Order: sequence, then structure tokens, then C-alpha cells
Amino acid sequence: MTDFVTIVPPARPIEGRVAPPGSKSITNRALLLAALARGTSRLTGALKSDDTRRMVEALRAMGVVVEEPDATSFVVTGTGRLQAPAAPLFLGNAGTATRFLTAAAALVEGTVVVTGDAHMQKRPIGPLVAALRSLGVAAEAPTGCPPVTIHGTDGFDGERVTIDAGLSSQYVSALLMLAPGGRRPVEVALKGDAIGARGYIDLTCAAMRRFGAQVEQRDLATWVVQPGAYRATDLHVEPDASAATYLWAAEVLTGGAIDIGTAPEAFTQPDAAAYAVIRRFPHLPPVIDGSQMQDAVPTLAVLAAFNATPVRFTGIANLRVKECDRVAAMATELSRLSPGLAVEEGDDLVVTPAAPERFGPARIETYSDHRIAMSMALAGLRVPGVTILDPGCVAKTYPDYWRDIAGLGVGVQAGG
Ligand SMILES: O=C(O)C1=C[C@@H](OP(=O)(O)O)[C@@H](O)[C@H](O)C1
Ligand SMILES: C=C(OP(=O)(O)O)C(=O)O
Repeated sequence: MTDFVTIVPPARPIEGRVAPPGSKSITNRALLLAALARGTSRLTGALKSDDTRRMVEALRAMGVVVEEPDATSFVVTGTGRLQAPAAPLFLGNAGTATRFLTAAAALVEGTVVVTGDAHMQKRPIGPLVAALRSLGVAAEAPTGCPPVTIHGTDGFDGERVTIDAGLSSQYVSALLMLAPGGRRPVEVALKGDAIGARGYIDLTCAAMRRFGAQVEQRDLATWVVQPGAYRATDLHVEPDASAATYLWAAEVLTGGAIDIGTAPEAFTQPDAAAYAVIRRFPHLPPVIDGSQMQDAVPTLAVLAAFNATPVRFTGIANLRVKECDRVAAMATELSRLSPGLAVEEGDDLVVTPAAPERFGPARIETYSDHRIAMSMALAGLRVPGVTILDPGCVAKTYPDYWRDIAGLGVGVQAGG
């Protein structure tokens, strides 16, 4: 990939068809559950990107057979057990793979080291490690972030675990997917009932049920999972809702019409809730609670820059522990387009739109964060001379992003 791309504002509204890739969240859940099941599962419509490749490589390192018959399918054959890997599992900056495999490592007989790149080594995992220990799993993460060492014993005896999911809902998903491997029913309880992106827990429960697990939600903060083996199954993965937000936003920013092949209400992922907000552009509400559609916040923040009135984003404190500190990154990068366009206020992001003549060309830092790259490129649909540095970082979840928007008639000039 080139060092940068410069976006050329389209002369006309963008019209056309493009299908976003498969859901990262569902693909990585399904890959793990298929690997834990005995037998062969076929996943179609799946995402193939850095994050899912990390998961696949880790599963292969634990003895799971994963075949790739075509560009969107995985055929996963498990034996019902994961083997201890010969080397640390390196998971790049894939939060889902890192958190889900840290918990699943309790089902291995032997030691597993879960680690990732420099960014991942700054993303907290302490609450998940503490929860595993309370279930009787020997695990340690001396820095509170990966690397994590787990001494698996092919199961665990604990029956109740309380988890502080304030920093990441992925801790809850990881524990839930591990839970059927326990020797007794397991109750997973939230410390407090506040949790960002509750919809990801629903996605986890749906995937678990699809693979034959019995999981029941008792109340807003408690789930009970019965012990039992996962069953191999075939699954068609729906498109990625977070990826869809860029296309929905491109549509309203240019007054165009983009057919993404899936109706907004057909998605089961939480970020699909962003559609209703996006359709209100240029009259976005003055306060947007981003807690239940976190990965869509960078997209919405770019739209806010061209809105009729200012927008405050609340409920986004945990965006600071994503691939980068997204609250700081969006404030800094939006303000390159027009000084003072976005500011941090506590953990909120406040975007105050500027008049069109006050926007100027800018080189946008992306901090190895696919969502900063993909969202800030949308500003280039309105502002001439928006250059996105390190455009290859989109490969984390949407490797064909630049090709797809170019296919809609947007000028994407590669350089470097
Ligand atoms: O469970 C999932 O698939 C995800 C949960 C969210 O993370 P957190 O739970 O860490 O907020 C989201 O940001 C991430 O992209 C995917
Ligand atoms: C936060 C994200 O990813 P993850 O936590 O899975 O690395 C994301 O895709 O925006």
C-alpha cells in the first residue's frame, strides 16, 4: 500500500452499489466457536482481514484445521479441544481475538501466551485476567495489558464470576464463550449494570446459541451458561455494520444513493443504530450518546463537522482504549481541517461546524487506526486536499475500502 491517499471531492452525488465486507465481530466469534466444536463448520460471507487472519492463525496454532475455499468462506474443523500452541499467540491489534482467546486458553491443557503489537500491549486486559483467576484459572498479565500467560487445565471449576466491563464489553463476551467449557453452570455478572455496547453481548449470546450452547440472560447484569460442548454448524455472516456507516455517511454527505445490499434494520450488530442518526444529517441532534454504537462515533464525528449545529458526543470514554485514543485523535485530526473544529471536554468530544470557506486541505495522521483513516477520508468528499497517511491500516477490518469508494466514483489518488 502507498504512504498516503488524497481524496478528490466528487463532482456529483455518489451513486452506486457496494457491499461492505462481512462482520468482524461475528466472524471472530464464529471462528472461535467453530474451533471449539467437534466437527466441521462452514462460515460464508465472512470477513478476511488482519483481525480475522490473526484469529485464524492462532486457532491453527492450536491444532484447528481452517480451510479457505474462497475469498469469503472458512471451513473450520475442530476436535472439541484446543491444543497448547508451541509459541505465543501473536494477535496484532485485534481486540476481539485477544480478549476471546485469553479466556478460551483456559480450555487448553498447557500454557498459552497471548500477546499483540505495541498498541495491543497498551490496551487493558486486567479485569478479564482477574475474572479468570476468580474462576480458578491461573493467569497473569503483569502490566495489566498483554502479554497474558494462561495456564490452562482443560476447563475450570468456578461457578460465578463478576466482571468490570467498564473498559470493554469484550471481557464479558470472552467469559460467556468460555463458560460452556466449565465443569458446572456458570453465572457471569457485571459489576454495576453500566456497560458500553451491550449489543455486542447480545451478538455473543446469539452466536453461542447458534453453536448449540445454552445461555440465558437473567437480568440486565447477569447471564447463566450451562456446561456442554459446542456443536459444529454452518453460518452465513452478515455484512459489517461499522463498515456500513462509512457508506451511509458518504451517501448523506454527497446527497447520493448507495445500495449496500442490506437493509439497515436487517443488521444485528449495535452499530446499525447509527443509520437513524446519519439520516438526520445535516440536522444531527445536539447530544449523541455514543456508548451503544462506539465504532460509529468517528464516522458521526466527521458528519458533525458539516452539520448545521454543534454536536457533543457523550458516553465515549472507552474510545480512549481502542486502537488509539479516538477521542483525542478525532479532536486533533478534525481540527487540522479547520482550527478548533473539534475539542475534548473531559471524555466528551464536541464538534462545532465551521463555514465551508474555513475548511482547508490537511494531512491526516491515522495512528494505525483503521477507523480514523476511513472516517477522516469522508471529510475529503467535501473538502479538497484531504490526505490520509498510512491508508493501509484499513486492512484491520476493511481491506478493500479504498477500492470500494473509488468504485463509487470518488477520486482516491495514491502517493508516496
Ligand atoms: O465484541 C465485539 O465484537 C466488539 C466490541 C467493541 O469493543 P469494546 O467492547 O472493547 O468496547 C467494539 O469496539 C469492537 O470493535 C468489537
Ligand atoms: C475497537 C475496534 O476493534 P477491536 O477492539 O476488536 O480491536 C474497532 O474495530 O473499532
